[in-house]
This record gives sequence, structure tokens and C-alpha cells, in this order.
Amino acid sequence: MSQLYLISPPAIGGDFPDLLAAALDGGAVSAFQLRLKDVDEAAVCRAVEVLLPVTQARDVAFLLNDRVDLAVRLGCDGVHLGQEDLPQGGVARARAMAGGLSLGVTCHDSRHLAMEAAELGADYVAFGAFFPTATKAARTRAPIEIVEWWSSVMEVPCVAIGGIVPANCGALVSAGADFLAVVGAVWAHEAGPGAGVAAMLRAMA
Ligand SMILES: Cc1ncc(COP(=O)(O)OP(=O)(O)O)c(N)n1
Ligand SMILES: Cc1ncsc1CCOP(=O)(O)O
Ligand SMILES: [Mg+2]
Repeated sequence: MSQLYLISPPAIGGDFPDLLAAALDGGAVSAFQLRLKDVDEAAVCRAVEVLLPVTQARDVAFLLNDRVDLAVRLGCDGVHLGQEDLPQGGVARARAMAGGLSLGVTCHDSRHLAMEAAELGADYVAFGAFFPTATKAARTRAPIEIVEWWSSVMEVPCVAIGGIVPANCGALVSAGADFLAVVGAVWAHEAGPGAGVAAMLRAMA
């Protein structure tokens, strides 16, 4: 059984706290990642301040994308780092900086990067993109077999990301993905984010 990992749109408006509440009230979301792109640090801090209470009230873990220093300073539950977001010293240094926070690391389609990240203390590894996505110009396409392999040989959880929607998520659930991370499937759902979460959870069940 996979769990749902919700990621914010790359840009958010003033109504986003209400949209996030609606999404989280649509069903059991295990983790939320704030992933803002092209905004300054002050805007990220303000967003964390207003969104953290929304997730805390619903017992959903709050991870910040890209910035381990800010995640620690702002009291987030975790941080997600890409290979280009790692500090000097790589995953080992990120692990030390993150302390008790949950640490996730992007591993694209690489078994090597994933084994290295797990060895150096990542709490989860992320593979993707599995399907075409409009959210990001993803640098790699990952085969579903990498999830099958990872879940059969490793204990550290894995996250699948990239173009995941209700119609295609079954193969990743069957392959043993611990978490499915989605953006568009929820925020672009025609009936709103709560319906997007509910539709994902129905398809994952
Ligand atoms: C759960 C999860 N997996 C992968 C990513 C991608 O991270 P990264 O490669 O650093 O790319 P950006 O998201 O920063 O554009 C992620 N954010 N979350
Ligand atoms: C952040 C990220 N990293 C790889 S694909 C992706 C975007 C995922 O968004 P969507 O679920 O809309 O395809
Ligand atoms: Mg990043």
C-alpha cells in the first residue's frame, strides 16, 4: 500500500492556505512539501509560517523543498533535497544539518545515487519522473522496475514522482512505492484539490 505525498504548486496565491486545507480534508495525505520556485527567502518564510499550522492541525508532516537551513530554522518536519541542493559534503553533511528532521533526496533514475543516499542517512529516496509531466522539465525518466528493485532489496522508503495521476498510479503501487508524490493530479483537478486527493486515494487503494 502506498501513501500520498502532496507537493505544492511552484507558485501560490493568498488563497493557498484554504486550498491546502481543502486538499488535506479530501483524504489521508501523509506528507506535504512546500516547493516554491522563483521566490525569495522572505516569501518562503512567510509561506511556511502560514501553512505550517494548516498541516499541524491535520497531523500531516511538513517538508520544505531545497533548503535544509531554512527547514531547520523554521521548524519544519523535514526537507527534500535534489542533487544540486545538497550542501558541500553531500548527503552526509545534509544529514548532519537536518538533525532529527526527515531528509529526502532526489535520485532520478539512479540505483547508485539511491544506495549512496540511503547509506549516508536519507530517510527516503525519490525516483522519477515516471510519466510525462507539465509541472517541471524533468531531467530523467525512471522505469517502474527501479521501484520494484528498490522495494525488494532496501528498507529505506522510496517516493515515486512525475506525472502520476489516478489512471497510471496502479503500476507504482503494485511495484511497492512507499509514497506517490503529486502536484498536478491534485492542484489541477477540475473539481478542486479535495476531489483531487480523494481521486488519487481511490486509485491507490
Ligand atoms: C518527493 C520529491 N521528489 C523529487 C523532487 C525533485 O527535487 P529536485 O530534483 O531538487 O527538483 P526541484 O523539485 O527542486 O525542482 C521533489 N521536489 N520532491
Ligand atoms: C518536482 C518534480 N520532480 C520530478 S517530476 C516533478 C514534478 C511532479 O509534478 P506532477 O505530479 O504534476 O507531474
Ligand atoms: Mg530541488
